[in-house]
Amino acid sequence: MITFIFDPIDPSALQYAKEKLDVVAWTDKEIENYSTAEAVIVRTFKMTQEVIDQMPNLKIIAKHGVGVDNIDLDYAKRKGIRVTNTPQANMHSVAELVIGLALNCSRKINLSQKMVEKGISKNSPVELAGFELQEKTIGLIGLGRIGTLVGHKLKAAFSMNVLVYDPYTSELQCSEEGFIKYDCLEDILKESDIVSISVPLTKATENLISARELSLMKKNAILINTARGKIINETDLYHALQNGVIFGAALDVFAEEPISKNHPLLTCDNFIGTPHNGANTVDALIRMGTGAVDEIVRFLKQKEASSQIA
Ligand SMILES: O=C(O)CC[C@@H](O)C(=O)O
Repeated sequence: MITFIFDPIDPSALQYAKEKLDVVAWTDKEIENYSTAEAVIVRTFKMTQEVIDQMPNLKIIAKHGVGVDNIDLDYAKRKGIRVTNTPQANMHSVAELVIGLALNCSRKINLSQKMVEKGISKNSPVELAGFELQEKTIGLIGLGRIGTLVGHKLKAAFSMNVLVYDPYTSELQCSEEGFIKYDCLEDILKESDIVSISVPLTKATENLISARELSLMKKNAILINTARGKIINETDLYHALQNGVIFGAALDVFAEEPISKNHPLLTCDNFIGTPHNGANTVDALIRMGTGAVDEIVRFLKQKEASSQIA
């Protein structure tokens, strides 16, 4: 199957792809002409209607990772093109980054480093006073695989109370995890010391957190987003951080990526930014890359089996 890989993937996953499929990789000059593609593997490459229309033989779009917001799903469906992703491949990596960001923000580690680099005159400066996570409350916006792992890891490590806002999860599901379901976003925002977002970007989640929601959070709370940038209104977040509406925020994702070095959020001492790095571990990269290839191989086998029956 002629498979175009538009974004760089892990070298061992590329090798694996070449063993199983007929690959045109991002470094090949043939990548410019999509017309022969029967399958594609994408990370951030945008599979718009226009791009799909340039691939008359396309049968499957395999997403390297989880979020499929760079793919026109409705159009792919209309054209009968299968869309797959690798939902388990990066869940631990992203969940671990959430915890890293929570600790970094609550203990002002980045700011500490900056102060040390500038030279400090005394230990334990008052500006670097943070807070403990122990027995605090985490509010999970979204209880998919990543949210669930974040909840379990924080509960196990710091005995945190775990609250969940997720209209698609039942009270029973939450209590089976040892978490508490909240029906109302406002209430979870009011009660959490850390709010972590792990939902896909959809029409319903775009701008989910704007000025009003930020104003409901505790003054000493932290907001973390490792999902998709457009879920948070960045201008409102900037004002909230500048005016001490919340303690701090850590974003791995931005409305426009990569984030510009002139982005106003970067002027806030209580802000931490990472460049869409949640899945960027050796472990997850191999799993996402080989997982995307496996989805195409599985699709091929299904097609072969159904043509034999017919
Ligand atoms: O790095 C990747 O390819 C995955 C990125 C991540 O946002 C995802 O959608 O799973």
